[in-house]
Amino acid sequence: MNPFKPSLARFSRSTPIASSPRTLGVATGCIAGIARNSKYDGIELKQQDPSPFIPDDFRNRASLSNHSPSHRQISDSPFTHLLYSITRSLTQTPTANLPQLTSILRSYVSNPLHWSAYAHANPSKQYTRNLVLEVPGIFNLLILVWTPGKRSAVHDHADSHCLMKILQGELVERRFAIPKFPGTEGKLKQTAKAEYGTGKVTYMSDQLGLHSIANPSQSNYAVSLHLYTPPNAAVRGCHVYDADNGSAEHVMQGAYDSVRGIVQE
Ligand SMILES: N[C@@H](CS(=O)O)C(=O)O
Ligand SMILES: [Fe+2]
Repeated sequence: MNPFKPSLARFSRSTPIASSPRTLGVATGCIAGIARNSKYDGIELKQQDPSPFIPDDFRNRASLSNHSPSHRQISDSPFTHLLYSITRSLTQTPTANLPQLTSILRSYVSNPLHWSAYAHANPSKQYTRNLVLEVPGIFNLLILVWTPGKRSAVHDHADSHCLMKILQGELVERRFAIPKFPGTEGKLKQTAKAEYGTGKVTYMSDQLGLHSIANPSQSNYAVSLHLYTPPNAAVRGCHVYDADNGSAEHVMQGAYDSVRGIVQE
C-alpha cells in the first residue's frame, strides 16, 4: 500500500543483489562514498575536485559503446547528460542552485528509451521508488513509477528540496498545511491542487507544506523523476500524515524497489 515503512522496520539502502527480470536495458551509474569539506546545507563536506563525481562506470559504458548499440544509446543519451548536469550542479556549489537545477530538468526532453531501464513497475504497490543515482550527503535521484489510480501518503520532505519532473503521463498534486499540533486540529487543510502533464517540473519543500501525489489515470502508469537534496529522508526518514485526523507518524523509507536498474528482492 504505502512505500513508506513504519520507523521500526529495518531501513535498507540495499545493494544490488538480484537480476532484473522486469526492467529492460542497462542502467547507468551510481556514485558512492564521495567526501568533501565544503559546507552544504549544514553538512560538513570535504573539498571537491570539479570532476570526480562522474562515476567510472559512465566512462566504462562509453568505452563499451563501440561494441553494443544498446550501451551506446544509454551512455550517449540525453538522460545521461541530465545525470551529469545534475551532479555537476550539486557538487560544485556549496548550496543547491535551484534555478539552475530547474532549468537543467526542464531542458531534458523525456523519452522512455532513455530511462526505461530504471522504471520498474509493481502493480501491487501504490508506486515504486527506483534509485537512479546518489551522492551520499548531497542528493539522490529517483524514478517513481505510479500504478494507475494510486497515490502517495501525505508526507513531508525531511527539510530537503524536492524537484520533480513528469517523465510520462500525468500526476495530480494535493498540498496541505502542516498542522502545528498534529492529531489535535482535525482534518488536514488542503491548500492547493494541481495537475502536471509530461515534461512539467515542480518544486516542493517543507516550507510549502505537505503533499500527496496521485496518478489520476485508471489505465496507464505514470513516471516521474525526483531529485532530493540533501537526501535527508533516505537517512532519517520523514513524516506521513493521516488526512482525516491530521496525526503524524515518523517513518523510514523502505528499501528501493530497484537500484541502478536492478530489482531488489
Ligand atoms: N516524496 C515521495 C514521492 S511524492 O509523493 O512526492 C517519495 O519520495 O516517495
Ligand atoms: Fe513528495
